[in-house]
Amino acid sequence: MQPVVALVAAAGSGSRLGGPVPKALLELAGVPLVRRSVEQLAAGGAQRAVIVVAAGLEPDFERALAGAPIECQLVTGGAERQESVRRGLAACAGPGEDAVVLVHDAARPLVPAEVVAAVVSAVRAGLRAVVPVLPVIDSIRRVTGDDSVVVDRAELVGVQTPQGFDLATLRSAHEQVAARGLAVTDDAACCEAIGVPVHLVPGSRLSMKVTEPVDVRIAEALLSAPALPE
Ligand SMILES: Nc1ccn([C@@H]2O[C@H](COP(=O)(O)OP(=O)(O)OP(=O)(O)O)[C@@H](O)[C@H]2O)c(=O)n1
Ligand SMILES: C[C@](O)(CO)[C@H](O)COP(=O)(O)O
Repeated sequence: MQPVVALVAAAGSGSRLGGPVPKALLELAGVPLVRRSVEQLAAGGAQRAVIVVAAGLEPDFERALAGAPIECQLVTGGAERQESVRRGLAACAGPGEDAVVLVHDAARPLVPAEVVAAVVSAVRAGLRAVVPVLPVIDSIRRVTGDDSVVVDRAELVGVQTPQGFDLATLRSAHEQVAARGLAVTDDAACCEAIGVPVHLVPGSRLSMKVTEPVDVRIAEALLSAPALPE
């Protein structure tokens, strides 16, 4: 069976959130976002993790991850998420080594283990790029200057993490996309750019990305609430 390595993107500053600590180190009920993310990934099947962090913050991340359920290796990130992931991939496995890689935002600390496990199963079943998604629940309009038109939301989904890949495929995709100077906001888009089909699986509202101050309140409320019925 293919081993599973998690690549946790944690090198962002969290400028939209603001506050005194880098977002991945922000504590929710006393546990940093990055630590919660690693615990959920481990519960869903990840066997080790590569954590991409901003230069100089290694001691803070080592403290945050001490005693984590799986081995965590720190790697220095880049200015954009895309570059952070590309650097992290270099640490995921040796050339030719077969593995499933789960690329996850540290900023999605409440991802259910079931979603992680579903992504892993789909990659192990032979799908090379697997993405958890959610239907869009608001009406959507496209804005051009002072005008706007409605967009059919039935055609749209919101994209979450962890996104799962065959490791060799994702490495190749990131290298080719970087060489072509393309900018992408997620790793599935890298695969799509080189012609690899992207397979969608159901995501979860619990995998919300902590982005703005209100998201911290929502995540804290979710943590202290009784588990939702299935
Ligand atoms: N150079 C970067 C930028 C982002 N990330 C990571 O990518 C994830 C998703 O990004 P986002 O939520 O946008 O985080 P930030 O870039 O930190 O937020 P902001 O855009 O508000 O500054 C986060 O876990 C973040 O740490 C990263 O590893 N390297
Ligand atoms: C990867 C991602 O979480 C998918 O929704 C997202 O693209 C990252 O967030 P950002 O705000 O674009 O950095």
